[in-house]
Amino acid sequence: MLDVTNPNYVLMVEGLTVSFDGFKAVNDLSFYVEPNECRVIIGPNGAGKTTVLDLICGRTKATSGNVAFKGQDLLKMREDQIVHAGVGRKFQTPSVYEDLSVFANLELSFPKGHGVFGALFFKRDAEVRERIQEIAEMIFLGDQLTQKAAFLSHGQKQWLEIGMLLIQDPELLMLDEPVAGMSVAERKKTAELLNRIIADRSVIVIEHDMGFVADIATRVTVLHQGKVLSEGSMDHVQNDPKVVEVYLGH
Ligand SMILES: Nc1ncnc2c1ncn2[C@@H]1O[C@H](COP(=O)(O)OP(=O)(O)OP(=O)(O)O)[C@@H](O)[C@H]1O
Repeated sequence: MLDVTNPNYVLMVEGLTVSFDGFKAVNDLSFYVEPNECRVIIGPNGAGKTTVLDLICGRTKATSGNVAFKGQDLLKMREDQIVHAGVGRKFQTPSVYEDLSVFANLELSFPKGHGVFGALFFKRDAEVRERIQEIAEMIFLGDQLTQKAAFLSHGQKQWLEIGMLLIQDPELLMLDEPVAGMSVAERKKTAELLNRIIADRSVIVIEHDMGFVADIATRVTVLHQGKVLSEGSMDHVQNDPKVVEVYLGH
């Protein structure tokens, strides 16, 4: 039986399986994510990477298995409950409010109903503004708070969306190909951002750009046909003949 309260891990995935009309897109998958870890999931197209994130965030219902996050069984929870528990998920395409400013985008994402004393609006306003400024600086948009999101570059929109998740203070952040379509300079800055993010939380990233993976990964999990093909440091997986055969050699 899975010890869901094991403090060594933020997330424990065991025997996770999902079957679509008999086809097992994720097949008896197990992996464990530690606090302050950046786990990168790589693997060929169709390996099941996105499906794993869909299962963890409750978007897709698992056929069997266990997913424990901070003592809770995520497979028994709805998508909104999982977000509330502290799991943030970013999809591939940025979904910011184009007509709103950077500030307003971040403000809208600030969790509601945190304060017990609803009447203390002023105090809350100051707290929200401070947090927005802090996050904006972290995502390299500190001097663009009044800028309309529509005028940001693609990379800046991706950072803004990461900021919109960070402001909710998730303990686990999941990102699906965050640097797709970014310039080399933006990729470097995103790596810097992720390295700062894991000071306070854990991250799972799906990525194809191996240069970027090398810059961010604490550990790499290689998926193939819904199963773990190899796992370990970047060096370990890069030199694993099985990985070279099915993925890196292509
Ligand atoms: N809802 C679904 N119904 C049926 N099949 C699905 C569903 N979602 C995913 N699949 C199948 O599961 C397999 C894994 O898909 P998934 O998108 O997770 O792979 P991936 O590793 O993220 O690939 P890519 O790198 O191309 O994004 C694919 O064969 C896909 O067609």
